[in-house]
Amino acid sequence: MAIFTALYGLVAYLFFLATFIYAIGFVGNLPLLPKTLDSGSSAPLAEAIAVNIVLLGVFAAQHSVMARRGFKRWWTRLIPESMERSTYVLAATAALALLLWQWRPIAEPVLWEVSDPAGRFAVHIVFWSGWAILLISTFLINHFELFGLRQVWARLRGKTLPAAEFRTPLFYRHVRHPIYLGFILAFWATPTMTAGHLMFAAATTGYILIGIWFEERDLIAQFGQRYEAYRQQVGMLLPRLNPRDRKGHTRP
Ligand SMILES: C[S@@+](CC[C@H](N)C(=O)[O-])C[C@H]1O[C@@H](n2cnc3c(N)ncnc32)[C@H](O)[C@@H]1O
Repeated sequence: MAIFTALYGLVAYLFFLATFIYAIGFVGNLPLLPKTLDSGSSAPLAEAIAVNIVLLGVFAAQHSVMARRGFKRWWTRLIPESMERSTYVLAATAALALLLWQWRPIAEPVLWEVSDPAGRFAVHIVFWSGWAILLISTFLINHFELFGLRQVWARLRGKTLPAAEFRTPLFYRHVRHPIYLGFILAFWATPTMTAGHLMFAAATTGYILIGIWFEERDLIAQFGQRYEAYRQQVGMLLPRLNPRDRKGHTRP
């Protein structure tokens, strides 16, 4: 059973990795990909809007339900705890893959177009910085635990994992949600903002903001006063210009 669990975790992780790498190219409209956010076969406007709303909704619903502590408590009565995170990763990746596969581009209107080469270069820097911040941040809080590998590896070795730790290294000293900040930078930093790209960026940003509210509720339940104090001192997505002390007073 432990070996099956390990294989399950590995397959879920590899599926995630491949889909995630494709997603970077998809959002960045990289050439050579068969389909991206703004390329591929188009559909009538009403159909494109309806299909895209359903795809974003499926993605949001999967995350909203499966990421919550209450769901995890119920779910781990049905499946072994060591497989819970890998199952989450598998379901989240399936929802993402469906979106990448079925997304309907909406090419017009174009809201902005950066044609100046220096401007395009700057936009690309922001785009790649977003992905870099995101990827580095996963390692800062624990990449392998976030994607379920640590859990199945511990099971294979017959070990019990200690409870998840609260961490605030590097980016986490300046913003509470660098992974989400990375997504937002990557989603908005495009030299050509089509209506379809805007739909994607606005919906995912809105969802991230709602997700943060729920995630922080769980983090407070998990880490209590430590997270409350962290929230007072550190900005959500942007660093605070006037950092506050533990009592919430602005530091001179
Ligand atoms: C997809 S990650 C996003 C983390 C964070 N919101 C961010 O944007 O960098 C979600 C997981 O990270 C965990 N998490 C969030 N902040 C954390 C921190 N400072 N230390 C440890 N785990 C954290 C949450 O409990 C959740 O399981």
